Amino acid sequence: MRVLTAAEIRGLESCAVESGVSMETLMENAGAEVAAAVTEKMDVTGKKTVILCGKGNNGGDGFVAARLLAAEGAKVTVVLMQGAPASDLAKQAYDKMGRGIEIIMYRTAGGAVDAADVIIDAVFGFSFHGRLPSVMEPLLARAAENKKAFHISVDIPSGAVCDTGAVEGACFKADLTVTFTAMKPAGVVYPAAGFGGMTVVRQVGIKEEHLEMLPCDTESVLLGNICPLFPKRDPEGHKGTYGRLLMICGSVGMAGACIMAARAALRSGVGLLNIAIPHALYPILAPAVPEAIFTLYDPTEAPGEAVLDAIDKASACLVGCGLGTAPYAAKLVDAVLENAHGTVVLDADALNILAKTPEKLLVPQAPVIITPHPGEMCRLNGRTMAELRADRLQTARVFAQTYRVITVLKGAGTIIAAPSGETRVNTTGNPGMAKGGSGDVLAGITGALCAQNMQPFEAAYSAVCIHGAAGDLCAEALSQHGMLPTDLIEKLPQVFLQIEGK
Ligand SMILES: NC(=O)C1=CN([C@@H]2O[C@H](COP(=O)(O)OP(=O)(O)OC[C@H]3O[C@@H](n4cnc5c(N)ncnc54)[C@H](O)[C@@H]3O)[C@@H](O)[C@H]2O)[C@H](O)CC1
Ligand SMILES: [K+]
Repeated sequence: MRVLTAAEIRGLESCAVESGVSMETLMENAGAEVAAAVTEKMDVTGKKTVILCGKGNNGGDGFVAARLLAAEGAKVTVVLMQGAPASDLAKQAYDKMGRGIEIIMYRTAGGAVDAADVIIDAVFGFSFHGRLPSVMEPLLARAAENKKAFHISVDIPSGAVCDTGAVEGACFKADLTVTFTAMKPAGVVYPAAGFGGMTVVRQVGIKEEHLEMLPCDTESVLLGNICPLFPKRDPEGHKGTYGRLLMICGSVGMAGACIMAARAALRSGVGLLNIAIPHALYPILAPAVPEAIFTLYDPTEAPGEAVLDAIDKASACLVGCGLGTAPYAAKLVDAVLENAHGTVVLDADALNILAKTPEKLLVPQAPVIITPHPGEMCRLNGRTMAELRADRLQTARVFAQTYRVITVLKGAGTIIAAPSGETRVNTTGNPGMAKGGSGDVLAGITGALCAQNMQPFEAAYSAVCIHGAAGDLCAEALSQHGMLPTDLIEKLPQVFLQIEGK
């Protein structure tokens, strides 16, 4: 699904106005969609409906919803969170509310919020920036404490910033967000996405052709979106048809990371898997991954002929899972950056090794995908965690463009940014996946898709989506608490069954 910024939505609004659709109509339709979302959920007759309204047009949408819900028989209380409406449009909507709707100020609204059956958040929309004014915090906290109420946000949960998905202070916690015209970053990018509940996009009068004509480089990703990227396997195909992945992963003490990445790669369709490991790991790896072949190296020596030959022959290289950061590991990373022909996937310790010299990422002739978690991202770009959380989208984009690498910034709503500016936001997965080893599984899937010659950007976001889909199947079957990263690997066949359309 396409994801548009506030500026893009404003541009579309102007087009709509030029083509004869008035702003009043857009607001009327927006308010009507909010009211419809409530009436679809319940019979509103006599239901205590509290609508928190800001002074801008988001508040205006709230006034329209107030009028329409009152007409349906709801007992509506409008709470003015910033005093009287400020925009002409919101003023008009306010004046049209008429009698029969209680209007109170936020200071006296606690009791109404506690008793509400429905709480509608129309405080701030896409023009919000910074932090929610602290005077509003107590009322939002009371709204959250009223667990029996249906909480619904208009366009964006108030407290979240539209274009970054940042939440610096308090934020309204919604069960449902009705957003207008198109999905916005705050609907899919965390932390904001964690406040909006389910987000539905509703049309309010902007013409489809205007919407379609707008170029858009950001999309959210669901499993259904990636299925067309997986052609049927060739009936005459052989193991060579499906690529040769070289993994340089694992070290004494961290064999498990290598095993998980390897098994995930094998369960993702790769034809041949070659694992380069120190001699000492062979007795552990050989029985754990019987399908693989092995290139053994001596960690006390510089990368030798066998490793260089394996790099040369690989259609993709995955480096870093459990590799450690010893000097020999750094030399292996250099060898891959300097010699790889196929896509290079760098994870975990490969990224820790490169943290002091990220400019080395510019060395390879081949495309590079990096898969940092937020800590690794901060080590690579020298920024703080707070800066990262303030704009995860831009963090990934800037790094991708600066170092010409596909950047997979992991976490809830993983961001996948290409050097071209193309960006994807993943929508599969759940907190049950937040366990050591989950990243190794993702790295293995990514490496396998690259080795099979998928375009690197498509491989990167497909891998993230598949990984999350496997996580969702695990959570359903095993619970978020009980599921393990190794379970993700076992669920991959079920995800590929869906991709293959069975
Ligand atoms: N086509 C559409 O999508 C339509 C959307 N509509 C709704 O309009 C809002 C956007 O309205 P706008 O008046 O531009 O601003 P807001 O209501 O988001 O904000 C109001 C006001 O608050 C100020 N502000 C920003 N940050 C802060 C802060 N931290 N503290 C205090 N005040 C702040 C800001 O400057 C504004 O002046 C959109 O989301 C939709 O809900 C229309 O209905 C038309 C169709
Ligand atoms: K809102």
